[in-house]
Amino acid sequence: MANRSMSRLTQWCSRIFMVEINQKTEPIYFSLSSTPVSAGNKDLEAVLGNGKLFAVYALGDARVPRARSHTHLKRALTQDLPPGCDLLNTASFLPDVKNSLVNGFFLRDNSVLSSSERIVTQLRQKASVCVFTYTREQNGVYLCSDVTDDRSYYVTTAPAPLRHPSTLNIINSDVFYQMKDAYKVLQECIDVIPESKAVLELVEEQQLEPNSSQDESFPIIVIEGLDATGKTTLTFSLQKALGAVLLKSPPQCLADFRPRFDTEPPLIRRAFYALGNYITAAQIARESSYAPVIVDRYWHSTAAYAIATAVSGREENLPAVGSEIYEWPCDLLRPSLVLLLSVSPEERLRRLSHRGLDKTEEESQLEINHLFRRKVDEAYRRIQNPACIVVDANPSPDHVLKQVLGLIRNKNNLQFPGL
Ligand SMILES: Nc1ncnc2c1ncn2[C@@H]1O[C@H](COP(=O)(O)OP(=O)(O)OP(=O)(O)O)[C@@H](O)[C@H]1O
Ligand SMILES: Nc1ccn([C@@H]2O[C@H](COP(=O)(O)O)[C@@H](O)[C@H]2O)c(=O)n1
Repeated sequence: MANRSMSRLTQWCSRIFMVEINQKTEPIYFSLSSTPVSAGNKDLEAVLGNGKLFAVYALGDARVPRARSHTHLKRALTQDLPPGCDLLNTASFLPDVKNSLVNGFFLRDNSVLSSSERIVTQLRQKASVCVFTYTREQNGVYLCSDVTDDRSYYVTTAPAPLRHPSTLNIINSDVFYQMKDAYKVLQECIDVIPESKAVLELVEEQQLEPNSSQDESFPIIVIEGLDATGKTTLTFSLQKALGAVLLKSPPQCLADFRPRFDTEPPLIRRAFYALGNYITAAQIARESSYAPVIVDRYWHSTAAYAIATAVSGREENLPAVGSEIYEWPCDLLRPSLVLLLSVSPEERLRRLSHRGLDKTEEESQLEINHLFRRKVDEAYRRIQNPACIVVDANPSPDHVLKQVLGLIRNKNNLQFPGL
C-alpha cells in the first residue's frame, strides 16, 4: 500500500498544479520538486497560507464514475464545509498535453478546531479519493505529501503554460465531434443512468444518414443566442414569413429526459445535448426536402456553452481563434445559414425580468456571471464552418425580423418562394 501511494506521488510530481482563488484573478501554478527550494514566495503564500491544507482528487479508472465522483466530492465538501474553511478549485496537468487535466479541490482550514482533518478522514472512508497535505516549514518552505505515506516533496512555483490548462480535455469530454463519441459516453452510463438506454434508442430510431447531400433541399436557417435574446420570438415570425418548418435542438422527444441529464457532470450532460443535435439533424434532413427549415439552437449552442463552462477564468483563456475546438463535427448536417442574436447585457436583463419565468441554474449563472456570458458569446463567434452572422437584436421584434429577412434575401444560393 505504501509503495503504491509513493509511486502515485512520484507520478504527480511530473505535473504542474493550478489553483484558482477566484475566477477574476490569475491562477497560481506550482510543481513538486525533490530538491530543496528557496523559501518566501508571495504567490504560494497567497494560496497555501499558514493553516492546514489538503488537496483532494476523485480517483477512478473509468471516466463516467470518475466524473460523477468529482461532482459528489464537490457536493460533500461544500455541504460539510465548517466555518473558517474554504474550498478552491485545483487542477493537475501536464503542460500543453491533451487530456492530461485532473480536477480536484483545495481545502484550506484556518479554523481553530482544524475541522478539515475530520472531513478528509470521513471522505477517505467513504470514497475513492487521493489526498495530499501541504505544510509550511519554519523556514517558509512548503512541503507536499501523500497522506498515506511519509514521503514529501518541495513545493515550487512554475510558469504559466502556453495554453490554459482547462482547455486540455475539451475534445470528447465537453464537445463531441462525431456521433459515435457522444453515443459511447451514454452507453457507459446505462448502469447508473437507466434513461440513457431510452435516449440511445431514440437516436437509433432516427435512421441518421450522415453527410446526406443537402444540395437539392430547401434552406436550413439556425437561430442562436444567449437566453432571452429573442430566439423564440424570431423563429415563430420566420416560420410564418417563410412558410417554414420550425424545429429545435434538443428535440421535443428528449424533453422528458433533459432535467435528468442537466444534473449530471459535463461529460454526460454534453454528450446528451450532442446526441440531441443528431436527432434534430435527422428531422431537418427529412423536413428540408419539402420546405425551408428554421432551427431554434443547434450545434453552436452545444459547443459554445460547453466550452465556456469548461474554460475557467477569463475570456482570454478560451482556445485561440482557429483552434480545432471550434470546428463543426464531421458527421453533423450543416445548416445553410446561422444567425447569432446579440443584445446588450442591459436589454437582456430587462427582457429576463419582464418574462418573470423560473430561471434555470445556468440562466441565473448568466445573470450573475458576466464573465461566463462573455465567454459563451465569444465562443459562439469563434465557431467555424459554418460561422454565424451576428444580428443586432436590440431593436423591436418587427425590426429584427426585417433585418433577418434582408440577410436571408442577400445570402447567395438561398431559394425561398415569395421572398
Ligand atoms: N426584439 C425584441 N424586443 C423586445 N423584447 C423582445 C424582443 N424579442 C423578444 N422579446 C421579449 O424578450 C423575452 C425573451 O424572448 P424569447 O423568449 O423570444 O427569447 P429566447 O432567446 O427564446 O429565450 P430562451 O432561450 O430563454 O427561451 C420575451 O418576453 C419576449 O417577448
Ligand atoms: N442545442 C443545444 C441547446 C441547448 N443546450 C444547453 O441548454 C441550455 C440552454 O437551453 P434553453 O432551452 O434554456 O435555451 C444551455 O445551457 C446549453 O448548455 C445545448 O447544449 N445544446
